[in-house]
Amino acid sequence: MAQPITPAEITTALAALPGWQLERDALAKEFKFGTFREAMSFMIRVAFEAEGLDHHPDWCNVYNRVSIRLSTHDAGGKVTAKDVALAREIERVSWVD
Ligand SMILES: C[C@H](O)[C@H](O)[C@H]1CNC2=NC(N)=NC(=O)C2=N1
Repeated sequence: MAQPITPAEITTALAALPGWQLERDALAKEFKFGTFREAMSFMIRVAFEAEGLDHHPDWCNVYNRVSIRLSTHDAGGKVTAKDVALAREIERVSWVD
């Protein structure tokens, strides 16, 4: 089972993840796109990455905004390396087409 990472490890990871914050025991970021279509396109890309990693976001979409929280349910809702890995993949697919 994945183990929580330390506060220092979270700080180091966040330094390389622009716009992400530690918020109530989760890595969190709100993405804002120009349109609903762009937000949906992003969510589909993230969904495929999440399936590939077998690690899934808690998220919410309102029109052109996508709010994401990443924590590991199997680790008591704490942040693990899996959340950091997913955040990196989300950044990688966060382009607008
Ligand atoms: C069985 C399956 O691997 C687990 O339930 C995975 C799926 N996706 C998950 N996603 C998240 N965010 N946390 C988990 O603990 C988790 N566990």
